[in-house]
Amino acid sequence: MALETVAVFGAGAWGTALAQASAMAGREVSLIVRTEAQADAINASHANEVALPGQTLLPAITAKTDVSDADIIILAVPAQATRTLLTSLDPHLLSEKPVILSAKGLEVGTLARQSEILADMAPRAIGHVLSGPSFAGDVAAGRPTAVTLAGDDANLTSDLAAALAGPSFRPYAADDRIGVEVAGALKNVYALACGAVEGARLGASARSALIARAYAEMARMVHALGGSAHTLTGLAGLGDLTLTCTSIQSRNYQFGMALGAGGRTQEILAGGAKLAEGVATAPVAAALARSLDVDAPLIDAVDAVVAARADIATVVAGLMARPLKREH
Ligand SMILES: NC(=O)C1=CN([C@@H]2O[C@H](COP(=O)(O)OP(=O)(O)OC[C@H]3O[C@@H](n4cnc5c(N)ncnc54)[C@H](O)[C@@H]3O)[C@@H](O)[C@H]2O)C=CC1
Ligand SMILES: O=C(CO)COP(=O)(O)O
Repeated sequence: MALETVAVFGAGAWGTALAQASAMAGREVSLIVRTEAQADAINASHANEVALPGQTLLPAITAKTDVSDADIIILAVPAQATRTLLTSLDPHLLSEKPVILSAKGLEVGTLARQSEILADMAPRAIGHVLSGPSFAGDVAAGRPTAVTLAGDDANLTSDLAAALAGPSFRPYAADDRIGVEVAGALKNVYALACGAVEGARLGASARSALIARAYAEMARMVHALGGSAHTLTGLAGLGDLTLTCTSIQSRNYQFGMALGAGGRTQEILAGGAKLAEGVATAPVAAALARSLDVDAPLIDAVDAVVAARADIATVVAGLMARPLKREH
């Protein structure tokens, strides 16, 4: 299968960074934007000043409002927008093509993972998921980054990883789409919690305890959903959980800090917060845990704080008062 041309849908920070990574790997890239004015601005300046200010884009990237064909399709809109985007695309564009899903979230209403949405909307597409510790700014600037790329066909997934690999971007091929997607979605929920710990000044010890217990909870969720807990030892699990749960660069962590400092979700959103996928995913993850009968006290705690049903002090006291148990 030819893997020369790439179309990236979603010209936010991540779509632009993945376009840049693809161009660094030697691919010809179409970055699909929503308006001609956006396309003109990006093509004239070789930059996407709205999404990734100050970052020069490689000449192999052309911004367009549409594309009729590409060997590799990358979807990089927010998780809640993936279904709407797929509704607007010509099914022929995706048919028998590798489609890489890069959003990290679970769909409100359906509880669906991104690849379940794709299977629903474009059953003939060959779904892959990409996740791991990778801030858009780092990837676009060519700082060393490694991610997991998971798909069902081992040969195709390896070929895709090779087609996207460059001197500073290293995709590791894998086969556990469920584990990779669940880890990517849940780490945003835990990043809200870790940011809240920081915002509420609960200390570095509390944050590390939270990361370790989040890892255990995530393993229960992945197992219950049919993924492999082993995936969590890799980039999409441990890698992204530690990055997002310890870095103020993370938008989820920043949102959590605002919650920890006493802010309420609606006020923080009204104040112009950047996209924090964990806010939409927290109630979905809580509902999923309940439906699977998985014990998920941390997800429940984040859900309660995000929905303003409880404040930080109350949920922390509740977590600390849970019956003592053996660690494993
Ligand atoms: N920014 C980052 O460092 C990383 C982000 N991600 C994930 O990538 C996804 C997107 O995040 P960002 O690009 O950072 O967000 P962003 O807020 O920078 O950009 C989102 C973009 O999607 C566009 N969009 C929304 N709905 C659309 C639709 N229906 N059709 C076409 N375009 C649409 C918006 O106009 C905007 O340009 C999220 O799920 C995020 O978790 C994953 C790894 C790293
Ligand atoms: O997923 C990311 C890094 O791997 C980006 O995290 P934020 O969306 O929290 O900024």
